[in-house]
Amino acid sequence: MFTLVPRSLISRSAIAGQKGVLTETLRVLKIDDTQKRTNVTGDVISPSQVMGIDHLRDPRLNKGLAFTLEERQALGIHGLQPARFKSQEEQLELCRISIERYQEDLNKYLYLTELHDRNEKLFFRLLSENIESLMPIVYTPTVGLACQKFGLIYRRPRGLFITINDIGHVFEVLKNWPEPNVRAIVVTDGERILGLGDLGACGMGIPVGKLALYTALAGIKPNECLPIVLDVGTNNQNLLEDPLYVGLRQKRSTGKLYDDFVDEFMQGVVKRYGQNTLIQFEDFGNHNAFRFLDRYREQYCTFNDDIQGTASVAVSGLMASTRLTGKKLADNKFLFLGAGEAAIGIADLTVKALENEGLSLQEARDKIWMVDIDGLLALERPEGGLDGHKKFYAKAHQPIKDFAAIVEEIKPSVLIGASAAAGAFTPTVLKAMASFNERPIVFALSNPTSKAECTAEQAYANTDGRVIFSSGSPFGKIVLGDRTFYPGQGNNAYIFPGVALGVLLAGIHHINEQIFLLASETVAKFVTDEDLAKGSIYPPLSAIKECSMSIACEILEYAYKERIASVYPKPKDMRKYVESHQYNHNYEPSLPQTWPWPNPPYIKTRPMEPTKLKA
Ligand SMILES: NC(=O)C1=CN([C@@H]2O[C@H](COP(=O)(O)OP(=O)(O)OC[C@H]3O[C@@H](n4cnc5c(N)ncnc54)[C@H](OP(=O)(O)O)[C@@H]3O)[C@@H](O)[C@H]2O)C=CC1
Ligand SMILES: CC(=O)C(=O)O
Ligand SMILES: [Mg+2]
Repeated sequence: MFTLVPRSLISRSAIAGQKGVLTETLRVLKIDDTQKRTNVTGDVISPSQVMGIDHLRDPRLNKGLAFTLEERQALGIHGLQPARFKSQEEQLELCRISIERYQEDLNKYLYLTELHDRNEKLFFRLLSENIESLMPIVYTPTVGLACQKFGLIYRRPRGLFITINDIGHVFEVLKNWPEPNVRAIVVTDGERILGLGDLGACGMGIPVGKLALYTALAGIKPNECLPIVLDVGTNNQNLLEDPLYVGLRQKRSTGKLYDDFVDEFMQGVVKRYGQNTLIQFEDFGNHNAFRFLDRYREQYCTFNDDIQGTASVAVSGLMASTRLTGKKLADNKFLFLGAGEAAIGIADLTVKALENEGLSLQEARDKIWMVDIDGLLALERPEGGLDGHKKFYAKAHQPIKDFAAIVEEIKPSVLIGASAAAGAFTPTVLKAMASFNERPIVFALSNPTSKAECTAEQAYANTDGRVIFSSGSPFGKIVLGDRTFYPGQGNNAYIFPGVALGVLLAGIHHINEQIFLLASETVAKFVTDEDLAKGSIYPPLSAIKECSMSIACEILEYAYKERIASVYPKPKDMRKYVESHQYNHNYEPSLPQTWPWPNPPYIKTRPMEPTKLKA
């Protein structure tokens, strides 16, 4: 049942630096002929105790050179790696040096993907401890480029691809996912990837990136997260003709077939993982996003991040901005460029926030003006197209198409872009905002950076630095004369990880709007006077993990108060309860705690002094 490893195999060099004393021949675990894994006394051990080279190849188990000599011996990986022992901190330093060596962000993305595939704990610790520098790589803007180049850079599978051809067998495909305890799914059909349009199956980068943030920002365990693409084809002609395209090479399925497929997917998830599985809809086309939210929100544990998560982060920014303007939210006039998922979501939640300030529903809606591709949402406009929630914001006003003219006419105090119309906030528009507002509020929320309605530099330069600005993708610091500004990132990443954590831990079945308003208030409270003075209406990215924790705790308190929690008994200390369920990205011992080796252990080891690496 076990193999005796001769002393000769344990060379001096192998233990150099570890200065252990070998007192006896080592015994290592082996897989026996029946493939059952056994320990030295012949007991069958957990299948997770993967042995030999497979242990190194499993990213969830692999610790690279951080395996101790005892672990290397016991796991049958002794000799499969160089002799050197490294701490996780030393490995992190090497990762940082390696990343800095890459000039192009896409190469940094590929390095991180490879690390994720190789050593999960190291990847998540690196990401979680370097949010400011690495979030723009695993998330917007670089993830957009990674999706555009998906066919070229695709190496190893990550996530589940369910195609329209699997209809009738979606559950069987879900069963192929190797993890039994999935709690959260991020799903896209790739039709509206950031502001880049229809990228079909190449959209997988988005669920992968969002779920990386679930773990890095909220500590949701990676094995509990499942990224999914519903591949129903693509209407992107370039992709259909691209020999590198990896998805179904056909036009998008629509109508009943498409709806039946998504229905079957939702049912399949519940059958496989239970009804409390959180399903986050991401980057669906506008015409499907609202429909599915309406259809599923009372049936499943689900939310649409582009509608609700974005709303929450934008309203949070509006709340924080009141501290700079000295106005109430209700003192503002809001103008949106875009009347889609993000814009309508923000408008609807702003209405709720205004109602909380005492306005009636109609009074609140009257304060919000919107512009879509056909111009101002005006009741009498010849193009019509005022369907869905657009009709609530359409005004009895003459139709106007020219955006700068609309801004001049409406004179908003808040201008929010969620249109993917790059550069639409021209210097003329920004100067106009500065002419009728002491502190104009301008959010250019479209992603990735190339789609932003204006850059941070343009916003500050055209408003004498008086603008209260935020953007969907990050901009660096802006220097204007002797002043320096650090604009915040108005991105739903401040919201969805914490919401998911709170919802999962409370066992909330249906996610109501109040939860997103609660998240807005929580993030706004995190903004310090120092942040505001620096020009940011969001907390720094370095505080985003703490934000996620607070959002989760607030949601838990709310869920028990409103009797929508389903996990009992109610935890006494919410924070401790949350912490006890979070992922630990630090290495842990690789040998079972109830190790049946004689005491004292065969190898005595001493921790090595960390070695300083040179770049
Ligand atoms: N910062 C963040 O956290 C988030 C940012 N976003 C970003 O917001 C952008 C929009 O996303 P989403 O709302 O989901 O997309 P949608 O397709 O749902 O909406 C886009 C809206 O913009 C309008 N529009 C498009 N082009 C123009 C134009 N030239 N002039 C005026 N209006 C225009 C469309 O008009 P019509 O209705 O007539 O088609 C539509 O109302 C994307 O870039 C996305 O990345 C999205 C979610 C989160
Ligand atoms: C951030 C995000 O969800 C989007 O741009 O779609
Ligand atoms: Mg999105």
